[in-house]
Amino acid sequence: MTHKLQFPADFIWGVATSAYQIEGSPLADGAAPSNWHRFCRVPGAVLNGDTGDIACDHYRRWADDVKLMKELGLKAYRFSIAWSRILPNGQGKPNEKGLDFYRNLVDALVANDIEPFVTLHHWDLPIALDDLGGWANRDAAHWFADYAHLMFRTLEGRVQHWTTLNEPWVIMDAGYMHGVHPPGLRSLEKAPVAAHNLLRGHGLAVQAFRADGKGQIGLVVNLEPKYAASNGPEDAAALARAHAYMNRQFLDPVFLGAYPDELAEIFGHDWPRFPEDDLKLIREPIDFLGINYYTRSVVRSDPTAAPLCASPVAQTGAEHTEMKWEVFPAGLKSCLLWVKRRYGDIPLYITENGAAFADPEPKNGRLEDPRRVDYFRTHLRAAHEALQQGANLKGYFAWSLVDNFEWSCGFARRFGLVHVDYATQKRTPKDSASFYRQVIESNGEEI
Ligand SMILES: OC[C@H]1NNC[C@@H](O)[C@@H]1O
Repeated sequence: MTHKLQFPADFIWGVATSAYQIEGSPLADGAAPSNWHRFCRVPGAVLNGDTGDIACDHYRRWADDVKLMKELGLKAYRFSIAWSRILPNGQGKPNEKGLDFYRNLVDALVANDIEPFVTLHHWDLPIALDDLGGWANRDAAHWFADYAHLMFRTLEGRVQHWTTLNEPWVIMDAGYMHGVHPPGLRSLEKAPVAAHNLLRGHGLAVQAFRADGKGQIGLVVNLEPKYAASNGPEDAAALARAHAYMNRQFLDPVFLGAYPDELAEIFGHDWPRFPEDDLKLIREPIDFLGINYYTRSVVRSDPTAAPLCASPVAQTGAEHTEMKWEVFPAGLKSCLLWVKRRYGDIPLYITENGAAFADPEPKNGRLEDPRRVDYFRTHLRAAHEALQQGANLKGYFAWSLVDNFEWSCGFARRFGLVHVDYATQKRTPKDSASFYRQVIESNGEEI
């Protein structure tokens, strides 16, 4: 049953991808290896030993993929730039062929009336910078700002929507706390420092943008609303810690100029004293916030799970995706309204929302994925409810255009609106692509 939902006339409908997950050709035309190119080669780091060496071969098939986006009726395309194509050493002399790739991609998008939304950094750091300590090195903020400034100048006038970082929490938590992403560290000392330098880099890039960029700039965070397993005080305290660590750690400094108090409790003597000037820089005003939403978590107090001492409680009986994430559309609405309540009326985009399900193989050019259609339907309805309750929501980007490299899960998890046969690189739009095209054509009426 479809609902007649009215989205604002200027609502932006798009899809999202990221460079390392779709491009392939990681060393082509002067590009240098990234941290992910190297990390994939660590035995056991990625399921089935998958790498981004080919991925969706987008680096070579980009023109056809833009045609595919046009056929899907997309109005916007969120993608990231591979820093190691632009500055093979991470700093210094630009690689013109790397710049040309993104100039050509952006020109093709604009020629097809598809608005480019550019993410400057979606986790793939040049290994030269990783070898200098990566985000744990205080200089990383300046390396990033110089790279950002170069991209602002290169694409000036062609790109109106920029975001500095994608999900800095994942870079910190997976790369520096749990060692399951590069640089593969488990360091209570380095994790908060990396998080802080990511935010400093964000602030410096925003300053560089204000100096000579045109358009709008924002930040993309992943938010996961936390629910207490019980009404007891221990679980309430666990929820506060988990919420501060995942959802407030980056937004409080950016919008309120201070870290949550819970972080000092979580990191203990490893929690650094940051210079006041840093927090002033981090609070450089932005034009919009991107929110990536997938699921919620229910948490309980767990003294054995240091340093957070909060553990998730499985929601058996609820529907889950192949990522073992609970399908919980109400969490999207609560995220959007929480941001407005806590941080004010900043314009918001849902910059990622989608699901991996065990899709069947395409048959006669068609692939039925009813669970993904239903996931989008329920989450778009939740987004609309948030809009009706005052969320300043400007757009929605489905994750993802195509099946792609899902980091440590490799190619075993498929999020695409479009199926990719990795042996032939054949693209097959799934039923969810047809559903999304109808949503876009009707501006949300056909949900
Ligand atoms: O796990 C699905 C997505 N989540 N946000 C970041 C993306 O790179 C992931 O593929």
